[in-house]
Amino acid sequence: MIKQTQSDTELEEKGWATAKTLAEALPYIQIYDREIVTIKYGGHAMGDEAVAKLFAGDIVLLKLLGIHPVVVHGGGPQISAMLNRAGVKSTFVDGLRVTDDATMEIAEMVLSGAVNKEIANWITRAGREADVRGVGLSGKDAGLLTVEKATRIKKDPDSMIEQVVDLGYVGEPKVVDDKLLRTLINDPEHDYVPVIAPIGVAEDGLTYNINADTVAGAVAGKLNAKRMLLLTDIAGVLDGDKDLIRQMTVSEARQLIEDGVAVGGMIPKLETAIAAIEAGVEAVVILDGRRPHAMLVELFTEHGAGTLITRDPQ
Ligand SMILES: Nc1ncnc2c1ncn2[C@@H]1O[C@H](COP(=O)(O)OP(=O)(O)O)[C@@H](O)[C@H]1O
Ligand SMILES: CC(=O)N[C@@H](CCC(=O)OP(=O)(O)O)C(=O)O
Repeated sequence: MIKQTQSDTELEEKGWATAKTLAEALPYIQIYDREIVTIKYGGHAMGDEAVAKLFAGDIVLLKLLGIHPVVVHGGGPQISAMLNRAGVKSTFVDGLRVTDDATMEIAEMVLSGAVNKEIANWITRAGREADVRGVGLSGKDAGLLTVEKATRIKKDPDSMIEQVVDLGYVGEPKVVDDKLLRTLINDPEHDYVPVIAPIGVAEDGLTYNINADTVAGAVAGKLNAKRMLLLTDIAGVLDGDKDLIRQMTVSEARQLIEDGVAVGGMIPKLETAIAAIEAGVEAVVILDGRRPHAMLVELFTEHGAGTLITRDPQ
């Protein structure tokens, strides 16, 4: 005979609370059943290895709950650290890294090599009991991402004359070939999770560096994802008073860029959110990926997390 102790009672209480949480998630699990959710995992969000492993566990959970997660990752801080070590200087224009030959070589090494394979491996390890497997890809695999050279126009603050800024090997996705992604997602026998590095190829065969937010938006749009989650290092989008915006429309997002409230890395995030929604994605959420289980809070609870961006009311 084994008698109930105080610690048994506490564990039992915890079990009841867990069961309640699971039951409350049921309506949300049904909403996302067999839907594609694109997750952009930013370089800042993946900084802490323990949290990164929790992220991999959450991706496995999504897959086992019947959702199809597609991960697009960044690695900006990791590229900067490697460039620093190599003594290569880096500059940014509107959140985009100006990319010359040396920068391109290091960016591809870091993104398609170290970061991509690490995330795929974490997912595979987190899912090994259920045979969920992360598959690391870059835009170079199976013609996934064809790009065109990106340019930016800047106004000279003194003369107010507009100038075209050459960003070097910075690309913008022109064609997303989703054949391989769909093959992986729909494989009837295996639970594959595509993990995509933001590297693409232009028509002339040259390699280009792409902002990871932009890739996530293009992939989410092509796959008609139900949601795109942009995991970053801030609670969400902040307004002019530095208060968190809980929800906004595409027009309001555009206004934040115009007003200069969204600057730096937030610009490609909002631009990609707008483009993805216009391409058919139902909603985009910008949230803090450093917080453990941020994706689960967003997808499976009533309040959600971060900033939700939706289309303008008709
Ligand atoms: N209005 C804004 N609200 C929130 N963050 C903003 C805003 N404008 C600029 N940012 C900056 O954008 C950053 C997120 O972009 P970035 O550093 O490129 O993230 P990631 O590496 O995750 O892609 C935030 O840490 C913040 O410094
Ligand atoms: C053109 C461009 O800016 N490319 C990015 C690609 C990585 C990225 O976007 O990483 P985060 O999402 O972590 O910022 C870069 O070189 O930093």
